[in-house]
Amino acid sequence: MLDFEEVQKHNTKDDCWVVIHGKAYDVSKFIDEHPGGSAIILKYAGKDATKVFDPVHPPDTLEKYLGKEFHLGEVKMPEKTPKKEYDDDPDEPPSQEELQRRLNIANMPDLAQIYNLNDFEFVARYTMNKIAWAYYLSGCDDEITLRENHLAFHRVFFKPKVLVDVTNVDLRTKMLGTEVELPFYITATALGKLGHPEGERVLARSAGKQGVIQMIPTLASCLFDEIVDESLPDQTQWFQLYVNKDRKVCREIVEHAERRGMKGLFITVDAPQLGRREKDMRSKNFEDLSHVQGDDEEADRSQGAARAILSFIDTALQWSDLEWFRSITKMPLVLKGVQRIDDALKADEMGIDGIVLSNHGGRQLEFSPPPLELLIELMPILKKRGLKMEVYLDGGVRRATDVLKALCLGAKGVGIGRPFLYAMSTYGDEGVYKAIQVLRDEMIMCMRLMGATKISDLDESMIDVRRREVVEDKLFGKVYEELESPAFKLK
Ligand SMILES: Cc1cc2c(cc1C)[n+](S(=O)(=O)[O-])c1c(=O)[nH]c(=O)nc-1n2C[C@H](O)[C@H](O)[C@H](O)COP(=O)(O)O
Repeated sequence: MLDFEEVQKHNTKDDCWVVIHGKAYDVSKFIDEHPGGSAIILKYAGKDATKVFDPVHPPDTLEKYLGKEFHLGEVKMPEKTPKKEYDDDPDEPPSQEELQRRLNIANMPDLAQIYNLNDFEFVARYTMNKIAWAYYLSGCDDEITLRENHLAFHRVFFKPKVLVDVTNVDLRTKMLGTEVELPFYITATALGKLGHPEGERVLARSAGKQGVIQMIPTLASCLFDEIVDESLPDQTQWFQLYVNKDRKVCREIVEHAERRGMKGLFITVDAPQLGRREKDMRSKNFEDLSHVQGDDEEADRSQGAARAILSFIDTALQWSDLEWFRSITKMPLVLKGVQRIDDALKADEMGIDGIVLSNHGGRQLEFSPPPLELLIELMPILKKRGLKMEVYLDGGVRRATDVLKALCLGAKGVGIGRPFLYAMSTYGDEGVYKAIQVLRDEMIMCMRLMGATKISDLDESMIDVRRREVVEDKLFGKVYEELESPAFKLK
């Protein structure tokens, strides 16, 4: 067993050891290839790097990517001082802003004071660590699409029926052939451990308890199997795939997902390269983790956590590849990130099982169309042609009314991202459970007030899609984080 004092001696670029989970690793030869850049490793040379390693790397990363000869074995770590709430680095005392954040956490409202999904965002803004908040919230460029995703729902109104017996409301529906309790799902969002030490396992547990589908991301912080093992035996989960340039790796991932019981393969098609998420880029600590795709040395390396993890993505993915996916799996195939009518029609013609109208939550191409507006235009065309596939939507869904508008327009279900991340990051399992509960309760109330008792009652006769002047959205505006240069200042 190695002494920690021995590890501390190896703290230079040419002779660099780090400790992860009580084991030492010689990363001297790996340091220049690290997708997240060398600076972050150097910062922890000769030290215990577990706390920065965990949120951004699946647990098997070192097994997979660092040769056995560099695994140096167990380290006898110095006696841990009793676990303080915050294990501050003695050389780096917490900033005023961090102290304020800790005070906010101590004074957090309890869950009984959380009335809607936006409340989770409000609490998250003042209690999450800046890096996680920046990564989760970040839209691309000026975040026009991020805002328009949500505001698009404000331009659609209902035509509620009255004098309907609405005593019993049934929210159950089918998605990709599976019976579900609720017509919304927890969509794929990477790096769950940035917000909560158990990351995507929190989402799996809460989704299972409420019969909600979880879409497991390729870039989860937790191991795929850890997340699946956390779910209930009969729980429905889908898998989101970032297609790897290496088709052999891709095939192994897809076949393993199928073996573990995934009921849908969602191929993300809107991210051949990552959008420019400036909040994420500004979050200092990941500046050193930045690595732009490809090896363009001249490129701007301050690309935040996002770029640090996506250099494997296949930028050459195209329609002709879909046959190959059809040949390697029986799972329903869904294209996640369709943003044009003709692409949607092409997917339907090719017999793809479904599409998600999505712009990645406004994190990719600025001025991509709000998915709800696409849905309004697309569904009449698809219905006229004899719709075969299922159409989903995600982006900006924050209220039951948003869910119900999408369903009236013909969506099979909607994906929700950030609200569940904020609920997880602030209140853990109970938070996600409450977020689902809040949305469920809102849906029952809204269905009653619309004169609908089951999902199949929801059709285009119940909504008015004429464009309207959008009133200023006070609540959304209040929680919405204004971009301030260069550092965040909590108001
Ligand atoms: C908020 C968020 C979204 C991400 C996401 C991470 C975060 C923090 N990540 S990302 O790191 O690559 O950008 C993924 C991802 O892993 N794969 C994916 O298909 N979509 C990803 N998305 C997009 C997500 O699946 C939904 O399209 C989006 O979250 C829906 O918008 P709302 O957040 O407004 O509900």
